[in-house]
Amino acid sequence: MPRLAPTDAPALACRGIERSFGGLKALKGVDLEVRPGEIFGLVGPNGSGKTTMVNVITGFYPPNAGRVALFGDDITGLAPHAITRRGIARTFQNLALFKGMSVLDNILVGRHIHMHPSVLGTLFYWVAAVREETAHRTVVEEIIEFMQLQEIRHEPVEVVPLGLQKRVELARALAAEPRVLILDEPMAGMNQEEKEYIARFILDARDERGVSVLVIEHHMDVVMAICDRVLVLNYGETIAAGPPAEAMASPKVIEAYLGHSAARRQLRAVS
Ligand SMILES: Nc1ncnc2c1ncn2[C@@H]1O[C@H](COP(=O)(O)OP(=O)(O)OP(=O)(O)O)[C@@H](O)[C@H]1O
Repeated sequence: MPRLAPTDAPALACRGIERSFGGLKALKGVDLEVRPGEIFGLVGPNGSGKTTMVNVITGFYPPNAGRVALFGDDITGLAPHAITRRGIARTFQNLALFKGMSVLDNILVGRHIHMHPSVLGTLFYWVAAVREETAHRTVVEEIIEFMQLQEIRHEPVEVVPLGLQKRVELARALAAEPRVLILDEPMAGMNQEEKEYIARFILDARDERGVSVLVIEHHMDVVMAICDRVLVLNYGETIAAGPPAEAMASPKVIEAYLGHSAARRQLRAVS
């Protein structure tokens, strides 16, 4: 893979991303740049292309045009597992946890990219295998503590309330020890207290674990509170970018949200 930028590279750089579904142009040449250590918000009305952008970055949908680079390395078109190995972890709009497994085991799944299983290795070097397993569990225990999930660590994940399941999914993403964390509506369906918890964990993940964060979020109060910069999409195009208060006050953004009553309420609540 060619290097797009040898030095001072952004954590994530997307240039001219286009993606269509049949005749529908979901992304029409979108540029997006997340700086190292930044919390970057991707916002816009329903159907504006936010999740499609994340799916392009994480390899779920190859773009029809444009390039994606991670700390200067071109990752365009790589498979999702290869992109995860390069250092991007994500959560999903609709929870993607493994029912029937405990909270702890779900988080342990996040370690799989760092595991090196081999039958022969386990047979002949079982001491090393045990040591590796212990190291993974140590990381997971540390994340359980960081995310304050100790009390539910042995619960089957499906019996845990939705707000905590979202927290487990974030913990699993952190267990991969990513360089870039992508969160698709991490606060959907949460009450105010749960939202505040998640906002705190996102800030702490950036400050204490050094991850750069790209977050899709409809709750504008949260976007204003935690994002350093935002990019606003509408019908697959960028209509504003910059510091949240500035971008969300732009006439184009207000106009775009006018047809979306729920989003309009959100905007009014923070203005
Ligand atoms: N797999 C797909 N097949 C066909 N059309 C799709 C597909 N994925 C997304 N789209 C369309 O692309 C457009 C952008 O969708 P996308 O889910 O990216 O928007 P969004 O901004 O994430 O919306 P929301 O806030 O509602 O999640 C929409 O018109 C959507 O219907």
